[in-house]
Amino acid sequence: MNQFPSPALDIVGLVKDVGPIPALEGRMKRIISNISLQANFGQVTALLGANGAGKTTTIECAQGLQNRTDGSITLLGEDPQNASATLRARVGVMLQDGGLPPAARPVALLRHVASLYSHPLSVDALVDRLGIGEFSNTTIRRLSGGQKQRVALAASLLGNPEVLFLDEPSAGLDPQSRLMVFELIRELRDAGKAIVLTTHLLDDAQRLADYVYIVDKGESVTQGTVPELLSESTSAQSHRVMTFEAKPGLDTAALSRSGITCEQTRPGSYRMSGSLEPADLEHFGQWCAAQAVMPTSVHLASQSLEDVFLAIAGAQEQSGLTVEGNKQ
Ligand SMILES: Nc1ncnc2c1ncn2[C@@H]1O[C@H](COP(=O)(O)OP(=O)(O)OP(=O)(O)O)[C@@H](O)[C@H]1O
Repeated sequence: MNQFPSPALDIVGLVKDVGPIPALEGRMKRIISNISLQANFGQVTALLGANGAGKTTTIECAQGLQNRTDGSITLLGEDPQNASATLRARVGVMLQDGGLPPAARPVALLRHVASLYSHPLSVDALVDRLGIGEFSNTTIRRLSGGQKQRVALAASLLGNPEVLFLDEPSAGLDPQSRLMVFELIRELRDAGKAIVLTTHLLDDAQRLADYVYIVDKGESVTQGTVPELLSESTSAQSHRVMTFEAKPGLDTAALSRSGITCEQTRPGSYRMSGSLEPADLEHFGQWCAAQAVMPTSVHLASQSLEDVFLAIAGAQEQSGLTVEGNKQ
């Protein structure tokens, strides 16, 4: 499909200064000090980090939307800072805020975007695939956040890009739309596209990414496949998460012990995490019996990327990250 050898995107030692900043007496501020990343065709590459870690800046530099201060970036064999129209046509971008004209109607907008490409994908097929037909006559400004996300994703795909940048693609999506979008992303990956995903949702990265780069405070911290990152983290190996659904407002204090926390993450959803042992499951059964609680679901998960991230970045960074069941 592509004429260039992998990687589709190669970022080496990215540095980005902004300013001058009045609060720094007119000095420049370094917001990216050393980020390197490679994204290959046929893979989902995730750039994962807390709010303010530098993900959007990195990706905007990669797209040529911001100029870098230092380092090198090669996108489909070109420097994106001097991107040609041909290069831009081969790259799809779905921005966090959608960037869609508020007065337009989704299908008419998509037909217009398709008309800008010489070989666009079928608008009807994308509308059908992303369930856009059900709100095709509503203006963009009246759409929900999740509906806008789906239109923005369709628009980014119309040119049949070889590289696709997705900034927080599941933001605002309901669980059903999220699965639909994830399935489409996997299909695009399997069709050989290079997909670069930025997210602060550890669960999204864990479900979708073939390769993950974790960034923190403008620097690359670690990288690897999800299994590699999990196997490298000793804390992750001993860490387990048990979630259960039951009636809201239960007093779960008795389920906590040293090394185990239990909290209600949203009404009726509970999350126990820590170094869970078989005895904790027995204790959980006894607690249910004593409280006359019959959970509607119980799920025991193995270690997650959350544990890896926390082990790397330190627990104080937790506030900027979001895990399943605790979305911001
Ligand atoms: N033009 C600018 N002037 C000053 N600071 C900036 C500028 N652009 C970005 N920053 C700061 O640089 C840091 C990185 O920003 P960036 O938007 O890249 O983070 P992010 O990882 O994408 O965060 P989020 O997940 O919240 O979108 C933040 O602390 C941000 O406030």
